[in-house]
Amino acid sequence: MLRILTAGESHGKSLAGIIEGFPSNVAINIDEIHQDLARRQQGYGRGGRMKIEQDRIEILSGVRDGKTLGSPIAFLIRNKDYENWESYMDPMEADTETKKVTNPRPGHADLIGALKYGFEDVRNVLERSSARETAVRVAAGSFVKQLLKNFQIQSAVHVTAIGEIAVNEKPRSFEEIWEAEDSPVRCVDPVIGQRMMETIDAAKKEGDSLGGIFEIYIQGLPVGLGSYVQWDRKLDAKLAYALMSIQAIKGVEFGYGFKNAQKPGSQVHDEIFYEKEKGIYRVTNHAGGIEGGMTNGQPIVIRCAMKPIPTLCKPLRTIDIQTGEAVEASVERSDTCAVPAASVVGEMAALTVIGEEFIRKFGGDSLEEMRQRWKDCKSI
Ligand SMILES: Cc1cc2nc3c(=O)[nH]c(=O)nc-3n(C[C@H](O)[C@H](O)[C@H](O)COP(=O)(O)O)c2cc1C
Ligand SMILES: C=C(O[C@@H]1CC(C(=O)O)=C[C@@H](OP(=O)(O)O)[C@H]1O)C(=O)O
Repeated sequence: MLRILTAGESHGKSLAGIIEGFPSNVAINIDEIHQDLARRQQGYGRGGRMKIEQDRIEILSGVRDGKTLGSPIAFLIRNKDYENWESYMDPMEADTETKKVTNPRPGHADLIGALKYGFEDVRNVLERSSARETAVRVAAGSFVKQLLKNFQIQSAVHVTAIGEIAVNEKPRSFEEIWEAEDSPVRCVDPVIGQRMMETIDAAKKEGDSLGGIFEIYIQGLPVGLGSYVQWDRKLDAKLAYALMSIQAIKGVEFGYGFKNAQKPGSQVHDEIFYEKEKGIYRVTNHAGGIEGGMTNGQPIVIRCAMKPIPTLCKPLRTIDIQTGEAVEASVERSDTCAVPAASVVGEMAALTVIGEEFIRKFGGDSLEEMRQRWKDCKSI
């Protein structure tokens, strides 16, 4: 079983990750991991922190001469900002008074985290609840992406809405979505993309923040990843879990999920056809590539809704947790909109689940073993 653990505070010394259950003999290109880390850092609407960080991975174990060993892969991503925070974040000797936060931000983990873990200082919560942690998930996902490349699996992601500015929902080709890589908001339509940037600028000027929607495509999948036989083996359920665990993601749908709910079955279900040369095929993909909790061979299409960033420069009303008096929420330096960045996290989180299911189906010891079983499966 593939498992990923993350550790690290946002302004602490370093983030850390462990990938357990990764097969042996997979060639790892560290530049590709750095590219994915950079993709996550980019995106219009990010705040000052991204000018400080330039995420790089330092592999500590589980890889030798560029190939995985099958043993746990451990790695670090250092926080450059630690230099500015060392005196407040040192694990053994930190100034815990000067940067104390007692006015929790509505929508962040601040208030409930402080109540739950018994803190007087919300900083103890925000350091770990911060989406800084997603750098580790992207690095881990990038390892999995490189594993899946051996099986011709490809993924792409694009932003379909920022606030109220949205592109038309329609099936897109991979080539079209890859174009979004060059857009500062990861939007396939340059005109809408421009309007998305303008709405982010306007929100920033107002001291406000924005959310949005992104869409993930994964293609080249074999039939039968996931299973219908037990609730916790359903692939859509597992993907939703991974995606909902990303900070600020509040909705996940497969295919035309919510729109399908408003239509009769005759307009929703993807009819089944067969031709000798083509085999079994469909002409529509309203289901988004998953039926009965299993891949059906069509591309997986998932849309995720991200709520607006909780930190507002024009702060919302809150209370001081020490005195109970009405105050304004704390203003940490913040992103105005992080939907383009979150879309990359979503893509990598989804690939991690696909990798886990791939290993479950085709064996997880070595790449060669997986390849053989994958070929056998394909020839059925
Ligand atoms: C890539 C990314 C960047 C984020 N940047 C910020 C930020 O700068 N400021 C902020 O308040 N929240 C930011 N968030 C959202 C918070 O981390 C998130 O809302 C918070 O942890 C509470 O969790 P929840 O929204 O899942 O309930 C970001 C989320 C993501 C995915
Ligand atoms: C550091 C990252 O995102 C951070 C996520 C985040 C939050 O509250 O989630 C708050 C901000 O942190 P800071 O207070 O240091 O500016 C973001 O920059 C990152 O994505 O690498």
